[in-house]
Amino acid sequence: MSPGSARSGGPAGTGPPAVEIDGLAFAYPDGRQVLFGVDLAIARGERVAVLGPNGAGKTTLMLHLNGILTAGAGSIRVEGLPVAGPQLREIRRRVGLVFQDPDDQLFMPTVGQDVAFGPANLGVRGPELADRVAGALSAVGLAGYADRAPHHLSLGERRRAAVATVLAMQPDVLVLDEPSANLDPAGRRELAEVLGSLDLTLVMVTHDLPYALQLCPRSVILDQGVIAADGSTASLLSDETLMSAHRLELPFGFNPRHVLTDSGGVMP
Ligand SMILES: Nc1ncnc2c1ncn2[C@@H]1O[C@H](COP(=O)(O)OP(=O)(O)OP(=O)(O)O)[C@@H](O)[C@H]1O
Repeated sequence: MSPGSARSGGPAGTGPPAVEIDGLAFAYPDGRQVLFGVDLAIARGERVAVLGPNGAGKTTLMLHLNGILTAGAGSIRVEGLPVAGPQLREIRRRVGLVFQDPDDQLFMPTVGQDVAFGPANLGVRGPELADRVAGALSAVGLAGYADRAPHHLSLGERRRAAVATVLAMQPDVLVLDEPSANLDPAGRRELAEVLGSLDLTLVMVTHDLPYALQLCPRSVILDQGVIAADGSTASLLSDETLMSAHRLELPFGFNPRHVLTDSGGVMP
């Protein structure tokens, strides 16, 4: 199975949801309450953008999806497995997090060693490990980069390499924090092509509303630690009252009703 394909499969809507969050509340150790009862279900194969103003709690929510942060109240399940306790190792394989700064994920001398790091830690060796590395690099358009030093790559290439480190784990859910941040137009497009080609459940935290529209049919707006809206990305972005209530702004002249999606269709 290729690194970019959904492993436990099933079309959207069958079996348990890919992600099921019920009543999630969380406060940081300094006492700052950031999430106040988040409910969110994401079907297998869905692509969902998490939108919202600065400080809304988007990254905090994302860090709960593979147990980096632990729910203060409520629960999170990934494909029916609780994100807690003895399941955490399996959850961390199934849920791949891609951080905004690729240098958080690239720390080995070569790109190939970085991509091999996760599966090697799971005990994958030999030809299977080599296949995983080659498959993940190919899936992100970096075939032939295995021997390159990560710090010699462009930001766009490093971000795609960071995606490859996660794909090599054969995750079911890919979670990205601000994937298009600081990319030039070509880097942004190249990453969109990669993300659009993956057969995975995708959760993307972003302030880049056209990117959300291009890649994610569904969006949720998180504001002040609660889900304030949930619906089709085109309909949310077309609701001017909703947008201004949550400090969301489209680029000047951008019409969310007249955009081609990554699959080539016009948004409904
Ligand atoms: N380690 C921490 N300790 C205490 N408070 C924190 C910590 N990390 C984040 N916060 C606070 O939690 C709140 C939510 O932060 P978070 O990064 O989740 O928001 P966000 O929606 O991702 O914001 P942005 O769009 O600016 O990235 C902010 O007020 C932030 O200051």
